[in-house]
Amino acid sequence: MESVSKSSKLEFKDLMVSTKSKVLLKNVSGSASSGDLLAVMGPTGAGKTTFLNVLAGRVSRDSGTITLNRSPLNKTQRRRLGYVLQDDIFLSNLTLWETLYFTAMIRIPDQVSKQEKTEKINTIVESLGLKKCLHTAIGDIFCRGLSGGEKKRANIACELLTDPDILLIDEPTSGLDSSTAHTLMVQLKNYATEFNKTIVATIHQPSSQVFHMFSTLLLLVEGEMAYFGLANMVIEHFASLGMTCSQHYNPADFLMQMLTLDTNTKENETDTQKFESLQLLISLRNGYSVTETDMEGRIGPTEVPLMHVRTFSDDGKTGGDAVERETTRRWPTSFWTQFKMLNWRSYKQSKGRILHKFDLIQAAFIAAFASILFFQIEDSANTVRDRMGLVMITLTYWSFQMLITTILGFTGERAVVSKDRSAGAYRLSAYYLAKITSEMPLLLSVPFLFNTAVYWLAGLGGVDGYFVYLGIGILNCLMIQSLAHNLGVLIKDVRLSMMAGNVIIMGGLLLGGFLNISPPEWLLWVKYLTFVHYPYSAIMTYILKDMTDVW
Ligand SMILES: Nc1ncnc2c1ncn2[C@@H]1O[C@H](COP(=O)(O)OP(=O)(O)OP(=O)(O)O)[C@@H](O)[C@H]1O
Repeated sequence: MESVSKSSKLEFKDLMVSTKSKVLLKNVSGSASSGDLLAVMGPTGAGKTTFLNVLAGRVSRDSGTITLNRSPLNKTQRRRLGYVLQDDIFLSNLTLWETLYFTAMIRIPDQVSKQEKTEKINTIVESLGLKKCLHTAIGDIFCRGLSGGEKKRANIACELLTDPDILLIDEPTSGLDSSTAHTLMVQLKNYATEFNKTIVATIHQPSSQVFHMFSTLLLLVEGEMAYFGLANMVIEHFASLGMTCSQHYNPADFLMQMLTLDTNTKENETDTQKFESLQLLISLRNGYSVTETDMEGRIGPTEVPLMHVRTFSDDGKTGGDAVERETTRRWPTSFWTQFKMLNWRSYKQSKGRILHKFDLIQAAFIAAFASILFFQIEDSANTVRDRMGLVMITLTYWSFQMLITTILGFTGERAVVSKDRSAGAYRLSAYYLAKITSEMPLLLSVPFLFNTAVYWLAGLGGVDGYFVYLGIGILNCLMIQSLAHNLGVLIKDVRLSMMAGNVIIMGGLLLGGFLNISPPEWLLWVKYLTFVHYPYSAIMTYILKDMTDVW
C-alpha cells in the first residue's frame, strides 16, 4: 500500500544547537539515503532527540545545513518527512481504529478515496501486528487501554499512513520486549528497503541482531559526534583507535560502554583512559570522512533506479503526481474535511469526559438539595433574598463546572494538537471551530436539565421566566467556556490557568455588589467587569419584575 519513493539523499553538515547555558549539538555531520536505516546511538542526554528535532525542523539550529538532494530542506519538503516522537501522544478515549481513521482522513490528501485510505489502515495494522487491539481504547493513567508496546506501534502506524519518504523515529524499541523490538526493527528495515524510504532512528541498547540491521550509524557523546559511517565498519574503526570489542560481544553494548563516561568520577585509571579515547574519537571524527567515499559509491542518489510510483487515484491519472502536487500545498486536506473530522474526533474524546457519570451524579445531588430546600418557594417579598440566593448559587455552580471541565479538557488535548500542528495536519481555526461546535451540545445538556429541574421544583415563576432563566444560564455557561478557552491558550500550566479562573470568578462574586457590604468606592467599577454581574442582574430583574416595592 505504500508508494515506492524516488531515491533521495538527506545530508546534514556541521549542525550546531545551543541554549543560553549549554551546547546541545556540536558540528554534527552525516547523511542518509533512500533504503538506509540510520541509527543514532549514544548515552542518555547525548543529544539524540535534539538531533531528530533539528532534522524535523522543530528545534532551530544555530548553524549548519540540512539538504535533500543537495538543495536546502524547505518547509514543503518537510511534509514528506514523518516524525514518530518518543512520547506516545494520543487522545485517550478514542480506540486505535478511530485514531488511525482520523489520521488517514486528515493527513492523506482528499484526492485519495475513503476506501483506499481504509485499505491502507488495514495493511499497516496487519503488518505491525495491531489487529487484535484495533478496537481497544488508547487509554491513560486513569483508564487502562493499549499496552506500551502497542502504543509505540500505533504511533509508528500513524506516521506510516502518510507514506513519508523520510521517517524519523525516536526510540522505537523503548519499552518493548526483545522479541517485539526485533520484529519491529525487521518491519522498519523491510519498509526502508522495499519502498526505498529513509529511516533515521535513535535507539538504546539494541540486540546484536538489531545492530546488524543498521546501514549507517551516528554516535553522539554530549552533543558531539564520535562516529558517523557504515554500521559494519564501526568496530574496525574503534579497534584502529585501540578499543577492541571481543568476539561474541554485542557491538552495541561495547559501543555504549565506550561512550558512557561519568565525567564526575574520571579520576580512576579506566575512566581516564576512556576519556582520552573519547576525546580522540571526537577530535578525529573521521568515521565520516573515512567512510564517505564508500557510502557515496554504495548509495549515491542516482545509483538506485527510479521505480514505479504507485498511483493513489483510481481515475487512471498518476496518483504520484497528485500526491506531489499535494505536498506543495499548505494543507493536505480542505478546511471542510478538517472541520468535519476534528468535530468527529472532539465529540468522541469529549463525550466520556463531559458526560462522566461522577459529574452527572454530582449535578443530580446538588439539584436535589436545592429543590428540597427551595421547594415551591412562596412568591412574596419575604422570599426575595432566598430566590436571589438560589439564582446566585446555580450561576456560581455552573461557572466553576464550566471552568474546570473546559480547562481540564483543553489541557489533555494541548499536546495532541501541538503534535498534529507540528506535522502540518490542520488549521488552528478548523480545530477551534470544531471544538466549540462538538462540545457545545455536550457541555450544555447537563446545565439544561439541571436548570429546568431546579426552576420548576423551586417554583421560581412561569413559562416565560423559565426561558429567561434557562437562556441566561446557558449564555453564562458559554461565557465561562470562552473565558476558560482563553486561559487555556494563554497559560500552559493547568494549575495556573485554574487559579486565574478561580480568582476571576470569586473576585466577581465578592466585588460584584451582591452583598450588603459594598466594596470600597475605588473598587466599585469592578462589578462591571465581573462575569456573574450580568446574568445575575438579568435573571433577577425578570423574576422580580412584578415586585415594584423591591426595586
Ligand atoms: N530546551 C532545552 N534546554 C536546556 N537543555 C536542554 C533542552 N533540550 C534538551 N536539553 C538537554 O540537552 C541534552 C540532550 O537532550 P536530548 O533529549 O537530545 O538527549 P537524548 O540523547 O535524546 O537523551 P535520552 O536518550 O535520555 O532520550 C540533555 O542534557 C537535555 O537535558
